[in-house]
Amino acid sequence: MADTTETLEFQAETRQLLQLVIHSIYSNKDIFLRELISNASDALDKLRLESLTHSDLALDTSDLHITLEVDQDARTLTVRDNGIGMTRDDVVDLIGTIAKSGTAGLLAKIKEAKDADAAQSLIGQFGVGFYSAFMVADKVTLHTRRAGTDQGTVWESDGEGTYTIGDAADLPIGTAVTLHLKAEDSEDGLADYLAGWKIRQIVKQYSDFIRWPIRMAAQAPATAETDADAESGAGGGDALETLNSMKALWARPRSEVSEAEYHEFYQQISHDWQPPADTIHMRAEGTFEYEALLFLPAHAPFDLFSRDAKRGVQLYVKRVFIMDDCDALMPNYLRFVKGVVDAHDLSLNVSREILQQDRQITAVRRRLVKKVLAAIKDMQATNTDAYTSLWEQFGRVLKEGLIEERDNTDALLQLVSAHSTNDPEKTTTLREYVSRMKDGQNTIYYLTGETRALVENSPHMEAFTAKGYEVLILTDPVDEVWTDQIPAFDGHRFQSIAKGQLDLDDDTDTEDEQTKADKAQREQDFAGLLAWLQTSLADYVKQVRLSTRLTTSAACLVGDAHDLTPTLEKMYRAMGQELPAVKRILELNPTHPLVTALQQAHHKNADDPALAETAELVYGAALLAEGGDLPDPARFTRLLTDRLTKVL
Ligand SMILES: Nc1ncnc2c1ncn2[C@@H]1O[C@H](COP(=O)(O)OP(=O)(O)OP(=O)(O)O)[C@@H](O)[C@H]1O
Repeated sequence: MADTTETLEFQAETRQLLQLVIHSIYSNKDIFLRELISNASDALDKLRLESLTHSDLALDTSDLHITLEVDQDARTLTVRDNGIGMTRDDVVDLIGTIAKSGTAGLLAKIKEAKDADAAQSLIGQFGVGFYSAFMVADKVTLHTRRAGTDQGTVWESDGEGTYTIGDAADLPIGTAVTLHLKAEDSEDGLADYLAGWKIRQIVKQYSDFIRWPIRMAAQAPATAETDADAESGAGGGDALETLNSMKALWARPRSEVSEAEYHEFYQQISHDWQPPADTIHMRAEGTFEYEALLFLPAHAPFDLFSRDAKRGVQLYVKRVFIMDDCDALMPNYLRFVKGVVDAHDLSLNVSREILQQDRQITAVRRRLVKKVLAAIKDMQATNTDAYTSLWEQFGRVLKEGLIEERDNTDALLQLVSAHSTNDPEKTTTLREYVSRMKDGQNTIYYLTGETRALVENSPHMEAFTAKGYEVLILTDPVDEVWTDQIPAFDGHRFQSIAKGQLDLDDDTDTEDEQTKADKAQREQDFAGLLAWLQTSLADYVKQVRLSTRLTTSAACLVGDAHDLTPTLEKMYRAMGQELPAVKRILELNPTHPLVTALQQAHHKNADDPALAETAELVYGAALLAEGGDLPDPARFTRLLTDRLTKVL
């Protein structure tokens, strides 16, 4: 028989990731066992699911389990399962390559990470799974046979650049991962992973709730202060003990689950290094029974905004794992929520498409969303710091909910936290904003823009600052969109201060006859200039008018109530959408010396060519002041330089 063994190279990213894992990313090396057990458990889930959905395959699922085998002489620890196994191609694809999107970006971020903790948390999110074996082993051998096939495969590597892969005869179905352990080294965090007590301790700590029995020979070395049951070994004749309690955490009453157990479970499913910000554990009884255990992470994963970011909720049916990333259970704007939903009355054959149309699943989703939003609201009321930090991490995503659906608009608006002119540091909720509104103010004023500094210094702010009106400063791209779609909060209209005619309420009410007459006179005085400017700047603006929002600047640009904002226009263009140019409105400050001088110059000689250049400069300055891009920066600079030269 021909030798089927070949030596292959790890994919470049895999190699880099391996190096990071081996060299000090994980300070806690014990977790390698959790990762291998978790893979074994997934493999058992998959086999059970396949046996239920393909009964014709006659797969043996009578005693699905994981065994841990220690060989003191050879210094090996083997994690064996009788699960689904892998074909040779699977091994090359799954173990030799990282098919996950975003790997390159993640590696770059890890390299930039300031300290080991930051790097660890990044890599933790990614989940290095199998590779963590190389933290404790200088060689790893994997034997595997896919259920339903006759051919076994053996894979071996020292975690450096290459691995060997070959065929292996007479393997049982399932996978055995054998670690050739490095020597114990407490300084390097390497425990004696041949010691039975250590193995038991790790299993209890990290993998107690794994649904399948994790067995080890009862005579494994060292004393066993374990409450695990000893039982008779299935095939080998050795007494085996089961190390884990196997209780699905979500199926246990809340009062019986400790905080630490919740955290372990969370780590297991999320690969998040830090404990979750909140845990939601619920059970629904009645016509459609289910249990849900959901977690709100404390910090955002690296791929939160990547196009193919996954939703974090897994679906089980009566303890049988069905799918990861169950989009029917969580809307996109709650994609950061991690957890498990175990529904009792679904078919195991259920597909994503069926779930999307299932009325009961829709009802479950509605309930879960309400629960999550209520939990965040609760956090807002009881633990401001936790809420503030959660909002910092996920506020941008939660605000997508204001666009995605209408069912929870009010609940989401209650959660919105935004910067405002009220406080340079602290953010405000809309409720707090409303509580500070001036007498007679009925409108929530806001301004969107790219940064706080740009928004704060924008000319649009002037009258608001002068008159003491608070303005929300909205700088997330998503703010441009939801503010366009949501008309009001609690009866108070949202109004962009860069859009529409401004009518600062208190002014109009108290205006006396004299003021009204002055205004009318001013309109008349400026009518000629405004009409001329409108023609002269017709390529850039759709209207020129006098402003009530300016106190110190000469001019600013505003939009009509339903116009796209410049940022939104830019966003659409960046996404490749063809848009007609959105012309804006130029507003002039009639009390500014430049504007009054312009009016007089126009009155004297409307044909002076310098006048048109000044008009262009005024427009350009207004555009720059709000952080906009000049249509022709070179021309603007030339006009400005000429003008400066003349006055020097
Ligand atoms: N014991 C096993 N039996 C069958 N397949 C396995 C086993 N261990 C690993 N695999 C396969 O190899 C893949 C890669 O494993 P790895 O632990 O690196 O990542 P993962 O488990 O997919 O991701 P994560 O660790 O982030 O959950 C798994 O998805 C699985 O398909």
